[in-house]
Amino acid sequence: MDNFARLLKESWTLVEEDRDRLSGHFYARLFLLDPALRQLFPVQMSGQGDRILEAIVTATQTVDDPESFDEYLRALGRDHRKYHVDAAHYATMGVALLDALRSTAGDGWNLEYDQAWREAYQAITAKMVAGADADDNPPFWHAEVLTHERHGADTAVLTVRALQHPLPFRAGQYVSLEAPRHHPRVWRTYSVANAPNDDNVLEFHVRTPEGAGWVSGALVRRTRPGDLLRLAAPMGSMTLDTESTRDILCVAGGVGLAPVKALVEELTKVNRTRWVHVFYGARRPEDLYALPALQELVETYPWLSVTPACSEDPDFDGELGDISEVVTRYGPWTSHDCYVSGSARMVRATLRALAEDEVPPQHIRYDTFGNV
Ligand SMILES: NC(=O)C1=CN([C@@H]2O[C@H](COP(=O)(O)OP(=O)(O)OC[C@H]3O[C@@H](n4cnc5c(N)ncnc54)[C@H](O)[C@@H]3O)[C@@H](O)[C@H]2O)C=CC1
Repeated sequence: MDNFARLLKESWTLVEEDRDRLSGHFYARLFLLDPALRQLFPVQMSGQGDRILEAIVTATQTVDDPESFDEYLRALGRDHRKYHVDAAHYATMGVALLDALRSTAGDGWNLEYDQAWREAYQAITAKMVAGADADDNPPFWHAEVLTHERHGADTAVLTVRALQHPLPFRAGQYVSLEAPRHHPRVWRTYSVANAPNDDNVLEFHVRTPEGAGWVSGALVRRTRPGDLLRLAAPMGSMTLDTESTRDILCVAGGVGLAPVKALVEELTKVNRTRWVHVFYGARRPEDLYALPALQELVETYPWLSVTPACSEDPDFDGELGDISEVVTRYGPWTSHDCYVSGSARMVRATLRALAEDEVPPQHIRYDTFGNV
């Protein structure tokens, strides 16, 4: 690790335990510096605020690997066009961030740390601004809900049509989504569950237990055909490597199936030669909402196999256990391209299992919305 990355990581340990204070200070300072910025944020700040700070901090901690994060930051910049943020706003956020870091870290902070964060922040936002500037698409798309199907109490599959402009995305990517009628200015990310098509239709799979998740709750329980949503620029690297001839392993937990379904759909258009194995896990059999549709694909495409598993129903007529465990029973997966999608804990467990199989990390793709 070079000195720059070391300074960032070292200084982060001074504030890491004090995230709430850091976040409180950041937003207080930000809105004092530019009260107009307040209107870019949701009415209720709890939770939402931290997301932006989180994105900045994640990016800073990975600044020692600029190549791989170049596209991530550009996409983040494109995505942030939905907030109408411009270069001046980024500068103000930088001032607030440095102030918040200094006051939260206290005596341990020094000039070297200050300089490292300043440089990192500038490098990150320069890439985000470049990504936003190079984007000819609208800052967000209005989208009309076409269909809405409930699967049990907590899950919904919905399709929407992006209006006015095509929304270009790649199978396996995700977008952020706002339900303005229910929670204005609150955006959450969801993987697109279908491959790109000429109708400009996108499918989403959403699950949320009662009482949890503002946007997900609205999408599962209160959204109806005809409602308008907003979508922002596509992001994510869980896309097909079209140059690769390796067989493919997909591991999905719950609604983590969404990007995997999109990849399989894409493969139905182009694949002739690669075996594709999908492992699809849920807690209970009734949570395997997409299994019938997957089984239909298996009938049509001889290269596709699907193995369902349940972790909380010993009577399930199929594989039992966490999907990360089940997948190891069928390995080794050393020579496959691997795609992993699900909760952060499920992804982490699966990555460990694949590491034990000595799958080269560059052959594994995943996007998580929590810390892995
Ligand atoms: N691109 C992505 O990575 C996507 C991720 N998601 C995430 O996927 C998650 C899906 O949640 P639900 O549908 O509620 O499914 P869930 O959390 O009930 O997951 C069910 C499956 O995950 C496995 N699992 C759960 N905890 C595990 C652990 N600690 N170790 C190993 N395996 C574990 C279970 O064995 C089961 O196979 C959400 O957190 C959502 O944010 C959703 C869509 C796309």
